[in-house]
Amino acid sequence: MKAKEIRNFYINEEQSVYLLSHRDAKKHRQWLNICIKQLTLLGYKNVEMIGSGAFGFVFAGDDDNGLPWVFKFSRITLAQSVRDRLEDEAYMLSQINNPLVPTFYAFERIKKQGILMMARAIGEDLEKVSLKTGRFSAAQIMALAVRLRNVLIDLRSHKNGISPQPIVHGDIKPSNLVWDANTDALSLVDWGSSVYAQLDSDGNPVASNFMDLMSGDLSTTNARMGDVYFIGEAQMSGEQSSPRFDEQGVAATLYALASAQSCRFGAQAIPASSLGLPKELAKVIDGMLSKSKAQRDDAGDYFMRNITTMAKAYLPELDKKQKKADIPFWYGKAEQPDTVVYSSRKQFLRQADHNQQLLDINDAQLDRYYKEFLFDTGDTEKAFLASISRLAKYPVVGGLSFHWKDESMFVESSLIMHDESLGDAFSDAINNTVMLAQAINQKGLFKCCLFDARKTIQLERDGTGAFKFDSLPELEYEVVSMKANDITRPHSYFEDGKDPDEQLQLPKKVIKCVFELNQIHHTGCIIFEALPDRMKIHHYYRLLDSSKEVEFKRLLNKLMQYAVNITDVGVAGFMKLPYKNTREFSLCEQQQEHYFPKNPKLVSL
Ligand SMILES: Nc1ncnc2c1ncn2[C@@H]1O[C@H](COP(=O)(O)OP(=O)(O)OP(=O)(O)O)[C@@H](O)[C@H]1O
Repeated sequence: MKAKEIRNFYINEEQSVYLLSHRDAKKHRQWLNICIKQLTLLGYKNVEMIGSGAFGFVFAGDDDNGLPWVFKFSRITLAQSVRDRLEDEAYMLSQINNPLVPTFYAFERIKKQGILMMARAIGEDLEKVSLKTGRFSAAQIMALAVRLRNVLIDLRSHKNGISPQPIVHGDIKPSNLVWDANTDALSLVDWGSSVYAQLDSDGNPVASNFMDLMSGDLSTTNARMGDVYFIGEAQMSGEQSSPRFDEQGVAATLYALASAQSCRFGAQAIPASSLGLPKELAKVIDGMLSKSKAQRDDAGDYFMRNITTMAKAYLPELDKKQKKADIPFWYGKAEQPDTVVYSSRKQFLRQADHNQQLLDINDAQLDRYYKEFLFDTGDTEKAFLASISRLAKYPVVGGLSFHWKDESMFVESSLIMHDESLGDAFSDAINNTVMLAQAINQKGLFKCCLFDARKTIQLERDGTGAFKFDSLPELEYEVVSMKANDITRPHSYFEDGKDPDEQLQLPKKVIKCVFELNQIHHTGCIIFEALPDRMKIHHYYRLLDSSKEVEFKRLLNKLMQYAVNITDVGVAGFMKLPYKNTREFSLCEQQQEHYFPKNPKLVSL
């Protein structure tokens, strides 16, 4: 089927749709619907949006012959130079002929909107699988390692006529690997960072790059930025492109999936050698993730040469005990939340940004890096923050506070999960957060609130700055009755003084209300995000003493009455956790070694 003409439609910036203003949310939904309608008008059936990334939106639909197609659109909000890269992506994809890579169909440009069309890889991406299942088993990691190594061999041996012309994918990571559980088929998608390698894996110039050789221009890089959570140091610092980039992506992917994290940065605190993998495989992954280039390259060479032999090891699935989370959580019955996390990370990351010269704000990935991390921090701190973001990918509400002191780290928490089937995977996510926190060696405090974006109250301001509403919106709450002896346990009140991130001056009456609420046994959080044109009030409340419901409701109502008098702009919030008896953890720089048992028949995990 020939690619049919597509007319003028594009996609705006995506955010958690529940946090957009009513108008923007409507516009966003309209864009998505227009795209679906247009693709349907063109004759594609069962059109749906299947993914989105930093650069684009991805739709799927079936053609006349029932073959599944994918349509990738670049984000309209990105600079034109960045959006033009979709065409380069189309070109690189068209160069590859590998069973693990979706076939290229067409590239169309309508006005400024490029659309890349290709075969659909059936299945679910491995980041989503990892969020559902938690840590991958040793056998799964080994099997994936062999397949990825074979793709790397194929990319390295790409030729232009008879000249070697190795290709770099440049963005290998779990969310770019689509896996079909029914057929076990695996696909490597997203060729947006792909280039012809300038150097071979030994660091010698690739002969077919004759233009570079002739012009003597051997210093500039053609490398594209991949995902900063997964790429290696050489790619991050803009070195010339080489097949080593993809070795790094593969190592980071295997590590992230084996440990149930969403980045590579945890490897110092939670090394691959602590994850129950076969010793040889664990050592090779840790070597590839090492800070020393020589060690990385040696381990990479060893991986490429020996993984198929390593994969002959007998790796049965071991009997899993039910996982236990290091921080307790409870299951809630209410409707599944659309979780968003707010944290005090700016305060937490107080170091200077030494690498500003690397930042090219035109690049969407770096933009994200800059926005999310703000400062150049240590790897473990980055991994810790990424682990907090991972918690928010689960349907969970609640709060966490981490307090680092001389000898130990203290955690106060209140976490309510809304999907029991994700319990084990969520336990892995929590335990990673704790292990990473144990490895952080700086005194201080970190807090975060997880709330349901669907419940966020939004109030628009009129021309004078006053908020518009017909009737005063109500703060919702749940009532959970606790046992009488639980109620008498003391509980902590989390009002941590002036936070430098909280620039919003709350009216005194609002603060007084929060203090009065504190007399009633409950957990919850409330965050006021006052913008020039509107205010968002994020919140969740759980009343734990049902006998006080009338008073509780009255105070929440009063709180809203005073909140609508907020004139200032900025963010401020309160979080309340249930008990004073916090969990204490010793500090631990690195988790101890733990390998797959030599005699698996005798052991269960
Ligand atoms: N050919 C395909 N078949 C099936 N799913 C695909 C295909 N291409 C992309 N996807 C899905 O869409 C998601 C986003 O696509 P892609 O990674 O290409 O976009 P991106 O904007 O470049 O993302 P990133 O932020 O990861 O760079 C992928 O994670 C994957 O789940």
